[in-house]
Amino acid sequence: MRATLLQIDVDPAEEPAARRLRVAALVREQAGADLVVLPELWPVGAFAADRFPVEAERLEDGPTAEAMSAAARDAGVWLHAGSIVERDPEGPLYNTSLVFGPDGGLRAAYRKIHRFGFDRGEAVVMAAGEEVVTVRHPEAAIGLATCYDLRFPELFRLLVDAGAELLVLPAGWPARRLAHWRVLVQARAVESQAYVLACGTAGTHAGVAQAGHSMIVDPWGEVLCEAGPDEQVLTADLAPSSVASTRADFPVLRDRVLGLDRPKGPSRP
Ligand SMILES: NC(=O)CCC(=O)C(=O)O
Repeated sequence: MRATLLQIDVDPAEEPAARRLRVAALVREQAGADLVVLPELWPVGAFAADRFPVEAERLEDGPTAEAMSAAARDAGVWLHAGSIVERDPEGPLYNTSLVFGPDGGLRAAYRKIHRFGFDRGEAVVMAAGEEVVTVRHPEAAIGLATCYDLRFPELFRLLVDAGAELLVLPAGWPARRLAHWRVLVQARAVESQAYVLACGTAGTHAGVAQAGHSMIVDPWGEVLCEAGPDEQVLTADLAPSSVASTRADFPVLRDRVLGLDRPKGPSRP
């Protein structure tokens, strides 16, 4: 299974509409890949929170959804189109990832559960998703998570329990915390015994330099490939059957103890 990550430069000098055209052309060049992945909020920039309300778009027929659906169909690829600022008809905004099949049909949408920013930015402008989402690709079951979700292993446990073999994580991760990114991406692969495809952005927007360093990590925790800081196309060949064989040969997940009670308080010496 050939997977390709498109680490996009999110330069504020490039308008979202122009970037959409450029990215759609890049997706069309990936014909032959089994899965193509884009980063988080690449049309607007993950830290450009002041732009979120104006760049918000509808899930089914917004400009990014329409452009990515057409690009997936033209290339004949499964496309994880990264995420958009979704404007829900009820009003709230969500950070929503979209997955298209090779016919251009929308196969899954995942609203980011953990919003970044503490009391600022995405954390106040966006609403939180509530649903854990997996999608069936012909080669493997895919679990969806987005950027800051990476810091919450309990979500990845739920994805593994739902059958995920590939964990796909679009991101807009800052260069300042590159060390966290590399460790956490590998940790999620090791503890889940699953592939992790983590696709970040390049460049600087809203004053935040992006890390790049998109990575594909295998179920043993080996880094199959890693990008540099700039815009880059990153490809690796995956063997989805190695998820089952890793879990069978080194059956850590079988040893989980479920239902542990929370500690009542600090233990006394
Ligand atoms: N867009 C994000 O979710 C950023 C997450 C981040 O910067 C961090 O976890 O650190």
